[in-house]
Amino acid sequence: MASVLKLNRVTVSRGNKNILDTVNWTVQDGQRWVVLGPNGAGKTTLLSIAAARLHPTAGEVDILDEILGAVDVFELRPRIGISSAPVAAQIPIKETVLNVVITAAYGVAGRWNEQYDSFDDHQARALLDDWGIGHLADRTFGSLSEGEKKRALIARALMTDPEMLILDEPGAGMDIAGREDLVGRLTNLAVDPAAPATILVTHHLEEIPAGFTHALLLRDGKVVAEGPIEETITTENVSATYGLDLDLTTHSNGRFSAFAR
Ligand SMILES: Nc1ncnc2c1ncn2[C@@H]1O[C@H](COP(=O)(O)OP(=O)(O)OP(=O)(O)O)[C@@H](O)[C@H]1O
Repeated sequence: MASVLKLNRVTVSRGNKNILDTVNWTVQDGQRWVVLGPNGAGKTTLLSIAAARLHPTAGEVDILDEILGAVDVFELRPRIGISSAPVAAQIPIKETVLNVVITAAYGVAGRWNEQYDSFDDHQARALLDDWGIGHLADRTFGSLSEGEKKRALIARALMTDPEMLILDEPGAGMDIAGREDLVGRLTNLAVDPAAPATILVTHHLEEIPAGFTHALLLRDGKVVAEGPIEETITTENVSATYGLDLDLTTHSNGRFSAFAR
């Protein structure tokens, strides 16, 4: 199994604070990682590094066999699919849902004069269908519900057949039905052997889809625990990550929940 992401003693400093502190982390092809941690733990900073959007202050980052700092990031970024609030914010609200997805082929956020062929059109529509929003292809992005927007962004992230997929809080702002629908679709993605290596950040243990294989727990920029999910998401590790005495339940369907004791 080849590694798609390798962080070696990665530190990101801002002022006199290390917002990531000597982080070691390897993601292999075929793995599905969840990243958990309280507000301010450094999750978004870690994803920015993984997505080749940020260079570390110290340490080495290897993404898809390229070394960050020694590669043209504009060639590397199209190989990484990302769904996040900053990506959503770049999309013009009047853009159609089909265009939100298809424009990923050129790495642009709004349609202008690019030429798309029938393969691109077919691929974008198939992804919209996969994510349950094929019927919304002609609607404007701004008119979608939060849940529909999140699904459109994931379809966009998958448009270029990326080798690594990064999902930053895909369940944020969703009601229970929307969340469960999304988690079900992410489970299908997780168990699909053709799907890219996936990294998902969430604040909620309930949002971890069954089929995710590994977890990284972050607190104050440091890794509290990382490894296979069943060994890593434990009462002890999750309590230490959030600084709270938690009662964690692993459900028979492969999902998790936690409450304060
Ligand atoms: N440019 C910056 N300058 C100073 N501090 C920063 C900068 N960017 C991030 N930070 C700080 O680094 C810490 C980690 O931020 P980050 O956004 O990575 O955390 P997070 O785990 O994603 O948090 P949240 O769950 O609230 O989104 C925070 O304390 C944040 O205020």
